Amino acid sequence: MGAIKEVLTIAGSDSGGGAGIQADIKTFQELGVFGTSAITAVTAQNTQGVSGIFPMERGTVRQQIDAVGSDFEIAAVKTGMLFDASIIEETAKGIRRYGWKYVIVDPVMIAKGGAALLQEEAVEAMKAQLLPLATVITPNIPEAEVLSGIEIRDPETRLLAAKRILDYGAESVVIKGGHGNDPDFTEDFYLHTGGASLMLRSNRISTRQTHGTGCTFAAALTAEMAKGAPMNEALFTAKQFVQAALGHPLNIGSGHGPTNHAAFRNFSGKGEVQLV
Ligand SMILES: Nc1ncnc2c1ncn2[C@@H]1O[C@H](COP(=O)(O)OP(=O)(O)OP(=O)(O)O)[C@@H](O)[C@H]1O
Ligand SMILES: Cc1ncc(CO)c(N)n1
Repeated sequence: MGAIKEVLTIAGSDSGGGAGIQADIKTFQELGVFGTSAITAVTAQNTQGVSGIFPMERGTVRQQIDAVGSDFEIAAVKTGMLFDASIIEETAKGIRRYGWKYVIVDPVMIAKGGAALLQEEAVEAMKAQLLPLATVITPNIPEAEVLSGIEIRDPETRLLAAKRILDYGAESVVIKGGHGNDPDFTEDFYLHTGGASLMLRSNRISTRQTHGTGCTFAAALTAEMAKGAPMNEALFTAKQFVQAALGHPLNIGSGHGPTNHAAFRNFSGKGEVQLV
């Protein structure tokens, strides 16, 4: 067995443990990579919502990135909640400083209960400074609409939105389908600048315990890319990881509970996700 791959997440802390840094580290551990972190903001949060947001100073973010970057061989870096333009700038500078190969940008904007995890005026900074560095961006449907300025109603508008997002300079994008309107299926649509596309389709699992699915998906993708999986396989594993995590709920908390990050180890439902 080769040396364990080291990965970094630059994201917010979720005290409730289902999303953010906590989801990332749990997912990294499950998929056999070594997780490090740079915390951008502390949130007071549980399954019912966000009750407080405490952003870090930009220098605190920079120092964490430098502490990790100067000592670890980071095979892939993931970004999550970045909150404001100054943290986006530090994150982009850090990624450029260390020249990390795989950059997975989850453009987190709004929590399930409606709390803003990214300030509105920071969207332009994200487009200009971070998206050009991304190997893959993983917006959900509302985030893809904000980034592209296109309302996603059907496969045609989804394709247009994906193309528009790629115009900001990322290598590829996956528009996640959790917020889609099909009651039976979810579809995550992947598009590469070279024109190649993929669809990850699964049964829609009927559950309220969906807190942190987006972070978990992007973290699993990060882990698989760090291990050297080709993009289509990394996407497939990430989708299966989330399908398992949603399909084996833990029943924690009284609101939108966390997914089960440990379910994938025993997952045998390979046929539950189709790669089209
Ligand atoms: N009910 C569901 N059944 C099956 N898969 C789902 C369901 N909801 C979301 N997913 C999957 O979870 C992943 C995350 O998708 P989603 O669009 O919900 O992201 P998100 O809104 O960023 O998540 P969150 O804000 O909860 O972290 C995708 O792979 C999507 O297909
Ligand atoms: C800290 C944090 N990051 C991301 C999300 C999005 O799920 C969240 N709810 N909280």
